[in-house]
Order: sequence, then structure tokens, then C-alpha cells
Amino acid sequence: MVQPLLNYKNVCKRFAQHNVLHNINLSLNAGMVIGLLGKNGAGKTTLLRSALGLITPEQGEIVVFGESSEQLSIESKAKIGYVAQQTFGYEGFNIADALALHRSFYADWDTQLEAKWLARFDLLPATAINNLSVGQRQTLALIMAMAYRPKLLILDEPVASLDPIARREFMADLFDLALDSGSGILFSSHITSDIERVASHVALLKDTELLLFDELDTIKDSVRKVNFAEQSIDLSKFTVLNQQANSAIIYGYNGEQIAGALSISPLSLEQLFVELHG
Ligand SMILES: Nc1ncnc2c1ncn2[C@@H]1O[C@H](COP(=O)(O)OP(=O)(O)OP(=O)(O)O)[C@@H](O)[C@H]1O
Repeated sequence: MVQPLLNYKNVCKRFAQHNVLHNINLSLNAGMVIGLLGKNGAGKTTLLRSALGLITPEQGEIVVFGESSEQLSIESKAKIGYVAQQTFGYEGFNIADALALHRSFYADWDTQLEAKWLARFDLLPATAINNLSVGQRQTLALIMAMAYRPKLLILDEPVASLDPIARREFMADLFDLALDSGSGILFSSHITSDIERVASHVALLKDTELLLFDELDTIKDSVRKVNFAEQSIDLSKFTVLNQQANSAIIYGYNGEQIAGALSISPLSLEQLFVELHG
């Protein structure tokens, strides 16, 4: 059996009396790109930081490259790329000096990739970090996390401050990187169109639980909104993600007729998110 790069097993986390994550099970294998969705405060950052050993779960375990996230070896840490929601550091440096320092920690740093991305995103090596815009800082942080081709890339809303063109380019690169070098990526985003464009899998956090975790195509094929007139409709053969008086969001649909349904409609990821939080 293939060993996952990252494996959450029955993970529970709370802050004071406030449950944030409950019984989370999630596996990331090489070649997978998981887009993590959830409302503000749903626990996405908590989930991502837990994988790095920065947050300790109350229950369950997180295994990264076969090791506990709380006791990661230096070798394993060197194979992880992480971009936090708020970057950055390196104040007082210019881009070239910041990259030189960062590069010195990684034996596998790809200088060609670095040069290509600096040029593509118009980042000049002599520019002071203090003078970079928020989006430019985010771009540099992504270059720093990706140029050593980490096997596991963990990104917390990595492209939220980038313009649509930069976002598209980075997202395409993320995808290529994962496929080419057998890496796996777990990234959070509120931009559902980005997730639809690049993710192989979607994980959706709601009310402390992982409500949905599956291949993006499977979710598109088997999630439906069913409208009906009477409450007695039988949806027991499906997983009901959300039920209202005259409609339900079901998972596990396979093209069959549903007695009593007035309509059965597919949903985009954004529509699904809105329906589940309506
Ligand atoms: N160190 C902490 N101490 C106490 N509560 C915390 C701590 N970190 C996070 N929380 C709480 O845990 C919950 C989840 O926070 P988290 O940052 O993981 O959410 P998120 O899904 O990343 O949100 P957003 O989309 O706004 O970035 C929130 O209610 C937050 O207030």
C-alpha cells in the first residue's frame, strides 16, 4: 500500500472550551492537490498548522512522511514547503539577500526555477522587502516555498492577495509541480474557482467536521440539489449533506430517478458551499 505523505487520523482540537476540529480523517498522497474549503473560523489554519507540529491535537495523530507531526526529523522538515496566511520576515533585506539566506537551508534549491519565477512576476532582486506590496510579498513567499521542490506543500490561502493573472500562473505551476515531482499539496482557499481549476480533491470543513472529502470530479458528479414538494421523500440511499423543508443537498447520486423529486440539479463548488452554509 502507498504510504500517504500526510495522514490525519481521528484528529480533534479545541481551544479552551471551543471545539475547532472533531474527528478529522484525511490522507494526502503523492500527486494529489487537495483544496481545503471552509467558512472564516472553520479551522483551516488550525488543520494546516497541526501538520507542521505547530499545534498539538488533543486526540488523534498526524503522520507526515511516516513520522509524528510532533516529532518531525530535520530531513522531513526539509521536504515540507509552507506558506502561512500572513507572511513574512526578512524586513531590512532586499529580495536577492533574502533568497540567498533562504536558499542556504536547502540542498535541492532550483535556481533556474527561482530565476524564472522572479522574472515572470516582475520581482527585481535589488528591491527592498519593505517596499514590496502585499501581493508581491506573497509571491516571494510562494517562490521560497516552492523552489526547493518540496514533497509536501502546505499553503494557507496562498494566492488571496494575487491578481487573477498571477493567481492563474501560480496555480498552474502548483499543479505541474505536484504531478512532475510526485509532491502532494494541501491548500486552503476561499476562491472556489481556483480550487475547481487545480485541485484533484476537495476537503470541506463545516461545524468542526470534515463534511466532504473526495475527488473533485466525484463531487461534481455525485452531489445534487433535490427540490421536492413533500417532506416524505425517501433520500435514505444517499448521504444527505443538508436538508431544508423542500430541498436537500445529497451526495452519492448516480443518475437514478428519485420518486417525488421536482428537480435534481448539479451544483458548482461555489453553489455547494453557499447551499451548505445557507
Ligand atoms: N491560538 C488560538 N487560541 C484560541 N482560539 C484560537 C486559536 N487559533 C484559532 N482559534 C480559533 O479557532 C477557530 C478556527 O480558527 P482558524 O484560524 O483555524 O480558522 P480558519 O478556517 O483558518 O479561518 P479563516 O478562513 O478566517 O482564516 C476560530 O474560532 C479561532 O478563533
